[in-house]
Amino acid sequence: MHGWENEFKFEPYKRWSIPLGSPKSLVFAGAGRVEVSTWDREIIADILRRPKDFIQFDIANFLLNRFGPNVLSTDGEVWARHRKLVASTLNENISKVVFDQSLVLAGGMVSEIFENSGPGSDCAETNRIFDLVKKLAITILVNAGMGGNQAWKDAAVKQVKPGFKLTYIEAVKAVIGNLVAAAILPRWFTSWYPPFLPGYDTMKLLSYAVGEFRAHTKDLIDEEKQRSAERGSVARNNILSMLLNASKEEERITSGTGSQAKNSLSDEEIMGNIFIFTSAGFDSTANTLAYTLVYLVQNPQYQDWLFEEIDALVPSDPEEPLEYTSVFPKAIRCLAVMLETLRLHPPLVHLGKMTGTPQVVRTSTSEIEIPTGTIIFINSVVVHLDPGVWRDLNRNKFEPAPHKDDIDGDVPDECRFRPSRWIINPSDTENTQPKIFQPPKGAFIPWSMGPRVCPGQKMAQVEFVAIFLVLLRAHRLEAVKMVVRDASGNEREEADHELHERIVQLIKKSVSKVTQEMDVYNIADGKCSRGLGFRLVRRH
Ligand code: HEM
Repeated sequence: MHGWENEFKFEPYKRWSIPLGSPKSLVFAGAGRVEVSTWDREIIADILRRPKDFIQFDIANFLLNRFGPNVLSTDGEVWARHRKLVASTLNENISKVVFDQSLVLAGGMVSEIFENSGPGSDCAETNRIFDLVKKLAITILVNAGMGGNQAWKDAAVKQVKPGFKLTYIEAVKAVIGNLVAAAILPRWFTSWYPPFLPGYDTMKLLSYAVGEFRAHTKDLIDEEKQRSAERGSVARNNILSMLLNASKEEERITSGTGSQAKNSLSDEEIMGNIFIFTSAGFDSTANTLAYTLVYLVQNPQYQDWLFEEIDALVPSDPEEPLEYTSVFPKAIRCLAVMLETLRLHPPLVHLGKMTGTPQVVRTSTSEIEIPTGTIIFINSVVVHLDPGVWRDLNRNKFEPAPHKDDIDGDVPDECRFRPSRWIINPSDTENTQPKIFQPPKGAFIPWSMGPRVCPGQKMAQVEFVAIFLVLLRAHRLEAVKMVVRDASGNEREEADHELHERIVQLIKKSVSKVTQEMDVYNIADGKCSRGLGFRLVRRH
């Protein structure tokens, strides 16, 4: 069952592997192939530092091959060629662009939320915060990745290029939202799908989206090549431009040496990587933002904790710009909130790897031999809840007291949202800044680790911090209570404990699609019977 890691957590290990003397690894022997699920830190660290011995196995990675070979779906020397070029583009120039774009676009999103609440209003409500955050994440990626210049408002107005049915963003969203169907169904099938069968609208959308994503990306590549020819070899500050430039540079160097080895990327490979940037970066970041919003309304004491940091960091004049280089490195509480969300909700609930030849691996107790063709699922959910690492970590006098209505008294500390566990405060006598806690190897893997660690890690952090700087600089976040019927049929407002329980259930019912997510998107009804209504209250 895909995504069982989130639903059952430690249970399968307790039931099946502990009695056999293997507390952290579970072996499934099925029809001809052996699968292992593990949360042993030693095994995790050993496997992830050896990508040649443990190659990619994740069905999603292969699905992500649809638009061309790319850094996520390849292995060995081909992967090394992709990785060198891809990693070089996700640099500090891009981080600055992402920071600036995130500030501007998040500002646009807040203005839209306030638009319907009347001039000078002190608070505004929306049932669509999670859809708005998805739009925010994809627009930031397209602007920083493809050199687009979509303003928040422009993005709201549909600007379809002549000859197309969908904008680039719509095509990307449709493909990622229906990844399996997009990857395996041929074009003729989606194009000729009969209108009287269920799922017709999705098939129709996909029939346009797959072809148009390819055509849009090809246009973007051609336009960027044209610009580059006009400018000489100076790359613009976006991922596509830097990737094309880096690839061209590799080609030039190789041709000078007379070597036959190919170090550059073909147009198809560039297209494959552009799709990976967009798909790997979009869903994971958008869902991390969504979980954080929910945890912050459930734990308002951590909003106060963030206000202390943000008020000290950002200029009191809202017109004064925020500088990436001076603000981001100091926003460590904001970063701690992101790390805590990713600890509790890693977008990938497992990392799938496979042995191509027999391998010996180190475990926490000994060494074991793993036969060829074994699939190993590294359980990110469970290793992030290891009480030996996380329970009561970095408790100190600077952390906020639990909320006065805390009704989760029996929930163990490692299962709670407590971002302050990530901060090591200097002792009273030391004159140093607080630091982010560095977990032991293999204990915290939302971005994987080792040579194949996510190259977009810093970019996601920068985007996250900038968005929360904008949201919390001037607002407090609250969940909107629903109207419910009591036993005698009278309508009343939800009580605090009912709202709390509703949020607990919303988080608990997360499912693992491309990445882990809550059922909070595409809220159509005005009452918000699904998802969660949000209120932004001005602080000043
Ligand atoms: C919160 C946000 C993110 C999380 C949690 C995340 C997580 C991950 C993980 C776990 C992997 C390894 C997958 C595997 O080995 O199967 C990965 C790989 C990758 N990620 Fe991210 N990612 C995030 C954001 C981004 C962003 C913003 C980008 C780029 C724009 C990006 C680009 C990539 C690429 C290109 C790879 C493949 C690297 C390789 O195989 O060498 N990611 N990511």
